[in-house]
Amino acid sequence: MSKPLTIAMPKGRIYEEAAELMKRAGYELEADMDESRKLILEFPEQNIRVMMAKPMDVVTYVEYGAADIGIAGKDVLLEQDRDVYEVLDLKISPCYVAVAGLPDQPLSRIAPKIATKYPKVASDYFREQGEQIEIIPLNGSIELAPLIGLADRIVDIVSTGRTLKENGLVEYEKITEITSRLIVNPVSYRVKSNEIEEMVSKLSEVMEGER
Ligand SMILES: Nc1ncnc2c1ncn2[C@@H]1O[C@H](COP(=O)(O)OP(=O)(O)OP(=O)(O)O)[C@@H](O)[C@H]1O
Ligand SMILES: O=P(O)(O)OC[C@H]1O[C@H](OP(=O)(O)OP(=O)(O)O)[C@H](O)[C@@H]1O
Repeated sequence: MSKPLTIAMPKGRIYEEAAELMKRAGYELEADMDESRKLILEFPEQNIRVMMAKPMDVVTYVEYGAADIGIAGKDVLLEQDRDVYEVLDLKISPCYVAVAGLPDQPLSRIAPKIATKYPKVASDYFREQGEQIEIIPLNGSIELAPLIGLADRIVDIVSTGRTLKENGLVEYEKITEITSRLIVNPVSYRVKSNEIEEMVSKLSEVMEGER
């Protein structure tokens, strides 16, 4: 049998939706994430190996060829700009990246401070707007920054809008819509083209059927 197709799956909030979509496409890759701490899962009957990775690291595994394919949020792809092929919009885990802050606070001062987990996305956006800014990099709870005066604005993911609302923040601009994407290592795309094209076409069929 040929070497297994290795998939980097994102742990965390995308996982269940991604595993469910894969299942509908005929790939039973589900792990009991509440129980299991295993990071590599083998599915020999399907000739597939699954690696459980942090969502932000999926692209790294795929770029270096440690995984043939992976599932990553478009936010991660925009931020990291890596050498991987983005072959399919899976349309799962929808959210968007937005600029937010305290209400009624115009961006008046020179080089306002922007707190974010997405320094590149934020810099690219404000450069396009012709605004000079200072990035304050943070890893989470970004909404804290304007509340305690660390930043004038945040650039972060919005999904339901609950986090902004419960912290008295408002959205100023939407930067870009986000969904999860299927990404492929460029060498694997040539070497394992049959398996990968089959997976892409099965996933596309499932998604077509749901429209
Ligand atoms: N409300 C949301 N907040 C953050 N990410 C979301 C949201 N809704 C959908 N997503 C998608 O889920 C991905 C992040 O998933 P998750 O929150 O599990 O990862 P993470 O933030 O990197 O994890 P951690 O919180 O462990 O650092 C994002 O890359 C984005 O594409
Ligand atoms: O619009 P909502 O549905 O409220 O979702 C948006 C929030 O969810 C994410 O945070 P996460 O839960 O990943 O925690 P974190 O702040 O620690 O990254 C994101 O960074 C926002 O804070």
